[in-house]
Amino acid sequence: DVNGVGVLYDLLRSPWLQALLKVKPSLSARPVFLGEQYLQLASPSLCHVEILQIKVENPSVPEIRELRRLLRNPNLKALLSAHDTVAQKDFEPILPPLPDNIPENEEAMRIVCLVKNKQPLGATIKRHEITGDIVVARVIHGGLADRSGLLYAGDKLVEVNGVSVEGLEPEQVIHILSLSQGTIMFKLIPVSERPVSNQTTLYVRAMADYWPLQDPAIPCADAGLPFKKGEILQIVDQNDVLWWQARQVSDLSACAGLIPSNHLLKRKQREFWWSQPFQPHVCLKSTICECKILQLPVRTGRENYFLPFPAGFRRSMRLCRRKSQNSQQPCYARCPSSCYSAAAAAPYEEVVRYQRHPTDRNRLIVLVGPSGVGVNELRRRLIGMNPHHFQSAVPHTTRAQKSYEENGREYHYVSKETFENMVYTIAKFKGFLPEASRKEFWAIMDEGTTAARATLQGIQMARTHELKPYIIFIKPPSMSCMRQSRKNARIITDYYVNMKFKEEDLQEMEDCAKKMEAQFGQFFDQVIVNDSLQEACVQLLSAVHQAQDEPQWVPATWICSDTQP
Ligand SMILES: Nc1ncnc2c1ncn2[C@@H]1O[C@H](COP(=O)(O)OP(=O)(O)OP(=O)(O)O)[C@@H](O)[C@H]1O
Repeated sequence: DVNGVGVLYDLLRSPWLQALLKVKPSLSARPVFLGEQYLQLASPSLCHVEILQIKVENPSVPEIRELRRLLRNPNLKALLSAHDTVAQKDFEPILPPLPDNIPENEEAMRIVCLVKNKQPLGATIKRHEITGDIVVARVIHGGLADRSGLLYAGDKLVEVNGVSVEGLEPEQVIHILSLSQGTIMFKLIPVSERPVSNQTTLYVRAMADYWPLQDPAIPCADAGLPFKKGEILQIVDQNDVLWWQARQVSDLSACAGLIPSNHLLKRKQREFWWSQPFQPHVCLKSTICECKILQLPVRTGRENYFLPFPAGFRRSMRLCRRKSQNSQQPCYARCPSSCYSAAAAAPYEEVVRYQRHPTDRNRLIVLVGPSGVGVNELRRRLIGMNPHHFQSAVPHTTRAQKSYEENGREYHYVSKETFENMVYTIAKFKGFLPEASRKEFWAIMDEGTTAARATLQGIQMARTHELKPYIIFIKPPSMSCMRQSRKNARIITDYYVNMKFKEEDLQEMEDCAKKMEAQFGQFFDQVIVNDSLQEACVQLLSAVHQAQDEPQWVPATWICSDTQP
C-alpha cells in the first residue's frame, strides 16, 4: 500500500465514479452544453484517461443538475488532485551501480537488487534434492515477485551480497538476508525453461478448516493460507500436485497463499480419521521439508532488484489431541457414517456465482437450528409480515412430535428416511415445485442431541440443483444474552406446558448449536444469531431476499445440471 494506493483503488472502483464514466457516452450521443469545464477522468485500470468537455446551458434539466453535483463532489476533486500528484512523481528507486568485476559468463547470470521493506516477496527457496543448489522453490501468485516478473521457480541462487551460497542451508541464506540492511544484491542463474502456466481460475467452497501454522507438512508455513469451512476460495495455481495457491474471495487483492491440494487434504482427513479418536481438522506429521520464505521485492529500474526480509524459522509443531480422550467414545463408535463420509467427502466443492432469474422458481429456504432456538417463531413472524409472499405451508421436521403438538399443525413429523425421500422426490419430479415457485418454500431441520447423522444427510440430500436450497443457520446467542432475552420466553415440553427456559435448556441449545456448526457449518449460506427476535426477523427477511434476488455462490454442479437436457 504505497501512499494510500488501496484508498485510491477503492475510489476508482466506487459506483458513483463508474456512473460518472458512463455519463460520457450518453452526453456525446445527445449533445448537452453545460458551460466551460474540463474534466480528466482516470479509469480504474489507470490505462486510459478520458477528457470530458462539458458546457452548462440548461441547469434546470435534472440530469445536468445531477452531473454538476457529481463534478463538484469533493471526492472527485480529491481524486483528480491525487492523480496529478501521482503522475508527476518519480517512483523509481535509486539503484546502486552495477559491480565492475562482472564475470565473462555474465549473460547466464541475473543480478537482482532488493530494497528492504515490510512487504513479503512472495517466493520460497529450497535445496535442490539432486544438485544441492539453493533454488527458488515457488513464486506466490499476486505477490511482489510474481507481479514484478523478476523471479521464477527454478532460478538458482549463486550469491547474496557477494557471499556465495554454495554449501549453505536455506536457513543460513535466510539468516544472511535477515542481517542485511538497506539494499541487498543477489546473483542468480535463471531457470532454463520457465514453467508455462495455463491455469484457469477456479472458485471453491472449503469443506474443512485448515491452519497452516499447525501443519508441519506445509513446505512454508509463512506462505500458507488459513481458511475455515464454508469460506469461498479462489484457486489460482494448481501446478503443484500437493500444494495449490489460493486466496480468499473476500480479499482478492491480497497475495495468494499455499493450501493443500484436493488429494492432499483428503488424504490428511482420511489419515486423521483413522489415527485420531475424535478431533476434526488436525494436521498430520510429515517429513516433507522444503523452504523458507524470501520476502520483500521492490520493483526497480533496468535491473531485476528485490529485497529479502527475514522469515521466521519453522515453528515447532505438536499434534492437537482431544484432552479427555478416555472419556470419549471413538468417533467410529458414535457416528460411523457421518464422520467417515465427512472425511471421505471432497474437501473443496467447486462453486459458481448464481443469480436467480426472475422467472426461475424460488430457491428453497432451509432453516436449521437446535430445538428451541426460535426457528419456528421466526418463520411464523416472517409469514405474518407478508402472508401473500411467504407460503404458510406447515413445514416438515425430522424431530419427534411433542405431546401437545398435532401432526400437520406445527409440523409434519416425518422420519429421517421419509424426509430424505421427500427431498429426493421433490428434486426428481420437477412438477412439484411450480405451485410453490411463486412463494418461498420452506424446510426446517431441527437438531436433537442424537440426530446428527441423519440431519447431515438430510442437508446433503436437499442440496440439489432442483431446489437450490439456501441454508440459514439460526444460532443461539451467548449464554448470558440468552438468559436475558429468554427471561420471559416459554418452552413447551412433553411434560410441561409454558415452562420457563432452565439453565440446562440453554446449555443444551448452545452445545447443540456448536455441534451443528462443527458438522454442517460448511453448508450454511448464512448464520443469524437469534438474540433480539425483532432484529433476527429483519435479518431473516433480508437473507430470504438476498437468496432469491442477489448473486450467490452455489455448487457448480447445480448450474451444469441446469444446462443438461
Ligand atoms: N429471540 C428470542 N427472544 C425471546 N424469546 C424467543 C426468541 N426466539 C424464540 N423465542 C421463544 O422461544 C420459544 C421456542 O421458540 P420456537 O418454538 O420457535 O423454537 P424452535 O426452534 O422452533 O424449536 P422446536 O423445533 O422445538 O419447535 C418460543 O416461546 C419463542 O417465542
